[in-house]
Amino acid sequence: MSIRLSSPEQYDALIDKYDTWMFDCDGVLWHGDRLIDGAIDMLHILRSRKKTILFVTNNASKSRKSYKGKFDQLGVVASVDEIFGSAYASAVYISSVMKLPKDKKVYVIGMSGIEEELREEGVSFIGGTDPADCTVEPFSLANFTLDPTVGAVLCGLDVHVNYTKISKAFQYLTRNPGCQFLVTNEDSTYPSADGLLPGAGAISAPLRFALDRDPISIGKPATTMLDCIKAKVNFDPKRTIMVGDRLNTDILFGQGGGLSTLLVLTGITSEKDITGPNASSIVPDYVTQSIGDLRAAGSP
Ligand SMILES: O=C(O)[C@H](O)[C@H](O)COP(=O)(O)O
Ligand SMILES: [Mg+2]
Repeated sequence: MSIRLSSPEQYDALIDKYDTWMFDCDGVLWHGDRLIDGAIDMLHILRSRKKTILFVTNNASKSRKSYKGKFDQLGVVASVDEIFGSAYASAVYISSVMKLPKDKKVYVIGMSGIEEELREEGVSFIGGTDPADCTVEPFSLANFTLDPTVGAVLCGLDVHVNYTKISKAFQYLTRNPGCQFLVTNEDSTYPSADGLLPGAGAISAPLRFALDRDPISIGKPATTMLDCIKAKVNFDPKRTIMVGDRLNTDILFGQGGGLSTLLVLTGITSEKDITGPNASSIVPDYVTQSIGDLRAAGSP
């Protein structure tokens, strides 16, 4: 049973109980470029109480550096070292875990965030935002030249996805021996500023269906993301809380890492998902309407 937070005393005790606060972004801090009410004040309170703050997002459209730009634009205090995105975790996974040989490339279905993080990790890639792939022209297999050095396909949120990208990825995954199928994350939907949109999971779904093959998923709830954080930040899981809006990514991620979990209802999950006959079997430790509620705790 989740604890429903409501009183200033409860928020104050919660803040005292945890030294490290991991925040999901979409649906928790913001919707698109619109900040959720109270986000800045709440983060200020946590910083004034000497808490470690980390931002852990499955949204692969941006790199850590471009996320820093978004935080600055929105007036949110954050440093690049506090930001962990699925694009970053995917690039680290390919370079340090999969150890893709230097003479190999990645075929990307995704946006600049993935490209920037792959470059940072010294991983070569094709596809992505390349205009030749972002085409409306029909795909012609007859005119397609297979690049034998493609050793992995990485698929993330891509607002310019098309039949050409899916077809090229399909060629690499069916014709290049040992070509790995990776996705940054599997979120079915994305809470934009103007409402719900298909998520990264919906972008890789056609490829999964065509291949009848499941990819390796890097983002939450996979532990790969937590391993990335552990490689950079010291924290005690018992004194760490994951704050999220989605049960099957954020809350499962926290539970899988032995962290405590706080669900907010400003994003993907709503009251009907956690109460009543169809309540999810994923039960967070705490629930509150919005992160803005934590302002009731006040500064020291
Ligand atoms: O489709 C996606 O990639 C996700 O919906 C989205 O980006 C989730 O981001 P998060 O809530 O983890 O910040
Ligand atoms: Mg979210």
